[in-house]
Amino acid sequence: MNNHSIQVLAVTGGKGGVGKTSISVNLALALAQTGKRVVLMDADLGLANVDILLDVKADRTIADVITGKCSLRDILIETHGIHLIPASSGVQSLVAMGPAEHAGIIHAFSDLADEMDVLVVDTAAGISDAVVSFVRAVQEVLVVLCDEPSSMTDAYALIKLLHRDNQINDFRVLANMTRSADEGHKLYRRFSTVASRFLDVNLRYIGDIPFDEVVRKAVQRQRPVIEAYPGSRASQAYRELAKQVNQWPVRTVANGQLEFFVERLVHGVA
Ligand SMILES: Nc1ncnc2c1ncn2[C@@H]1O[C@H](COP(=O)(O)OP(=O)(O)OP(=O)(O)O)[C@@H](O)[C@H]1O
Repeated sequence: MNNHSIQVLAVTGGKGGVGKTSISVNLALALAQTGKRVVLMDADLGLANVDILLDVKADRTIADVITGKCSLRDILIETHGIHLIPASSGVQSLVAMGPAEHAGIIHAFSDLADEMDVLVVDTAAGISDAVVSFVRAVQEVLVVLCDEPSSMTDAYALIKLLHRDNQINDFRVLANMTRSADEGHKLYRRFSTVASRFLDVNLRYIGDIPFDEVVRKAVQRQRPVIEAYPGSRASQAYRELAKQVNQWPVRTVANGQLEFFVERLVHGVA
């Protein structure tokens, strides 16, 4: 078995509309451009689903894996240089599934381990069981903030719950839709001042994605920003983020909870 280590990260934020899907898609593509084999799991059923942003059609989804109709590999869609696991919707959605099904999905990923280097999980808005199940199972939690009071309060509530009930203490914070790098720093300072006063968590600021009209334009064209507007400020920021992700150490020991690719962590990775 090729027992290499795999980086697993979730893009989350509590509130809808802060840019989780845009960041997940463009980060996944930017990582692929650096030579990584990337799987993007769409666990978000918000307005702009990954399949809409990438203009792909999914016949089968995770719900079919759970009911045993097919394997995770069967539902993978190869698109734009990455592999996508499309979201299921309606009564079959991840939100409607319980923790046992979520655990089944997390275990199912082990079959794909030899073919991937990075797993990016785009989580849904809110604090559902599905968000908690998946965020608990990743190595790196990216919390997306934007300069709106409800983004700050929802991100705080999410971190509080993950910390208090799920013993997750480390979070990386990304500011989205900033008007300047300075605005991103200030936003983070405001957030971390409150969070560190009340919660014993480690927050790390990883930078900002500027507000850029091309992000919306790309959605309309159903093309990823990084492909349609590679020279834009937003694309540069997504690529910078990918560079950072590539430098983060990948944990090689299990943390005792249910995790993606836990077998490799228990048995040791190269
Ligand atoms: N950096 C940016 N500059 C300009 N617009 C942006 C930026 N990031 C995201 N947007 C826009 O904000 C809107 C929300 O983005 P997106 O759908 O990625 O958020 P989300 O957090 O995934 O939302 P939901 O959870 O509801 O799916 C979209 O119209 C998107 O085009």
